[in-house]
Amino acid sequence: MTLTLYNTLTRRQETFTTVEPGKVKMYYCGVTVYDYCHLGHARACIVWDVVRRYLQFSGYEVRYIQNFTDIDDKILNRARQEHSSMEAVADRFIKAYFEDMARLGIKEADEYPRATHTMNGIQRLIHDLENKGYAYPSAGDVYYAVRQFSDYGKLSGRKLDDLQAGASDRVNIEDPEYQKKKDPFDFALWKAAKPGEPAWESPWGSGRPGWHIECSAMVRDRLGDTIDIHAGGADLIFPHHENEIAQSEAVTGKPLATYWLHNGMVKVDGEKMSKSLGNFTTIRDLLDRDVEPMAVRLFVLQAQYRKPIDFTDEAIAAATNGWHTLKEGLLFGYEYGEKLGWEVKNAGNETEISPEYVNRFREAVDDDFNFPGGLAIIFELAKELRREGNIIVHEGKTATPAAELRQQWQTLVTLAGVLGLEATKEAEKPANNNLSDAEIEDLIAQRQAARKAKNFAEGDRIRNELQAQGITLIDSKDGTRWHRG
Ligand SMILES: Nc1ncnc2c1ncn2[C@@H]1O[C@H](COP(=O)(O)OP(=O)(O)OP(=O)(O)O)[C@@H](O)[C@H]1O
Ligand SMILES: [Zn+2]
Repeated sequence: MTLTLYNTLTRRQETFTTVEPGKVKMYYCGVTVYDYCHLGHARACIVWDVVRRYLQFSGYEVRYIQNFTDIDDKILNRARQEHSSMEAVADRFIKAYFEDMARLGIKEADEYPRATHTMNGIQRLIHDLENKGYAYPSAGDVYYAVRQFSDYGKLSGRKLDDLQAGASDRVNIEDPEYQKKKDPFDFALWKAAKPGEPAWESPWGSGRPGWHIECSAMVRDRLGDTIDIHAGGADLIFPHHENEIAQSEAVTGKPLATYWLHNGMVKVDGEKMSKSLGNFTTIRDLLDRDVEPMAVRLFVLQAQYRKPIDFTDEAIAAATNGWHTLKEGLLFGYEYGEKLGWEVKNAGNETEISPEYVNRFREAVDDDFNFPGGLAIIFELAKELRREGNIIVHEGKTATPAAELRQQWQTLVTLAGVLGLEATKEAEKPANNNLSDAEIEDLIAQRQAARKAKNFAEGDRIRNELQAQGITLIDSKDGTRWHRG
C-alpha cells in the first residue's frame, strides 16, 4: 500500500517518501497566543494530530513539533488592554490551549518551541542571511530582500511582478516601514524596539523578531535543514510559508520541506473564522454547551482535510448524531462482551483485528489522507455491531459467531483510535452527577474560601468530591472553570 499526498509546492498528489527511511519529521505552525482557541484552530490541530497518528499507525517513527507564537503586536495590544505583560498574556493562553486540546483528545506534540525561547537561533539565521546578501539593515530594522531569492513565489504560485502590479495602487508611500524597504514586498526579519515594548539585544540594536523568521529558526533548531512535512492552515501559504522558504532555503541551499500540506478553513457564513474578524466560537464555549468533544472531531474528519467547511449548528448536530452511532459500536464489547463470553479487558488489541478491514481503511486513507473514506469503513463496522446489539437485546442471541463479533469490535476500536475517536467504558465513567449548576458553583466557592484560608486539605477534599461526581475543575489566574465529564 502506498501513501500519496497532495503537495501544495508541486500542486500534485505525490507518493510519500521520507528523507530518512521510516522516520518523519513534521512541523505545524501553531497559534498566536492572545486569545482562546476557536474551531478553526480545533480543525487544524485535529487534522495534524490525526495525520501524525496515521503515520505512526503506518509504521513511521514521527517527530512532531508545533510552535507557539508568543511575540506579536496582537499579544502586545491585549497586554496593554489588560495592564499586563506580553509574557503573562502568552502564558495564560498557552495554558488554555493545553486545556482545550486535551478535551478534544489531541496528543501532545514532541516539543512546543516558543519564539521567546528561540532568540539565538533567530539571530543566527538573520546573521547568515545578511552574510549571504539576502538581508539588509535599515534604521534599526532588518529586512529580507525578496528580489535576491529567485525562487520567491514558488509555493503560492505568485510572481513578484504580478504582486507588485496588483498592489501598486494600495502602496502608501508615507508609511515609514515602506520608506525603509528597498522593495515593497521585502519583509521584516527584525524590528527596532519601540518605547515600552519588550525587546532583545542583537547585533542590529535592541528589538524583536518578525513572525516568519521564528518558524524558520524553530524548524532548523529542532528538526534540521530539511523536514518531511511542513503543515499549517491554507491561510498561511502566502506570505508566511513563502517567506519561511525564502529565509531557510537562502541560508541552507536545501529544500525546507519535501511536502507542504495545508488544511482548509473553518468558515462562518462564507468567511474564515478568525480571531481578528471576531466571528469565532471558542472550543471551550462549544464544549461547555455540552457538545461532545468526539462530535467535534467527527465534524472535522467528515470533510476532506483540504476543503473549507462551514460551521453551523446543524453541522454540529449531524456530527453528534454520527458520534452516537459510532459510540454504540465502540461500547459494544463493554455492553455485551461478558454475555458473549469474551475477555474484554484488552480493547484495541491489534493482534486480533481484521486484516481485510484494515486494508480497506488504509487504502482509503492512503489516498491523500481521505479521512471521510476511512470513516465510512469505521461506520460500517459500528452499524453492524449496533445491529447485533439489537438482536442480542431482542432475541438473546447473535446472528454472527461471537468470535467474529469480537474481532469486528477490536477492529473498530483500533481504527477509530487511529482517528482519535474514543469512547469511555461505561464502567469507568464517573458516576452520573445530580448536582445542579448552582450547587457546583457553591462547592467551588467553598473550595476557594478554604484555599484562601490556607486550608488546602479541605480544598482538595471538595475538588475530589466534585471529581467523583464527574465534574472537572480547571484553575487559572482568572479563577476556576468547570465542566461535566
Ligand atoms: N478558520 C480557520 N480554519 C482552519 N484553520 C485555521 C483557521 N484559523 C486559523 N487556522 C490555523 O490555525 C493556526 C494558528 O493560527 P493563528 O493563531 O494565526 O490564528 P488566526 O485566528 O488565523 O489569527 P488571526 O485572526 O489573528 O489571523 C494556523 O495554522 C492557521 O492556519
Ligand atoms: Zn510558521
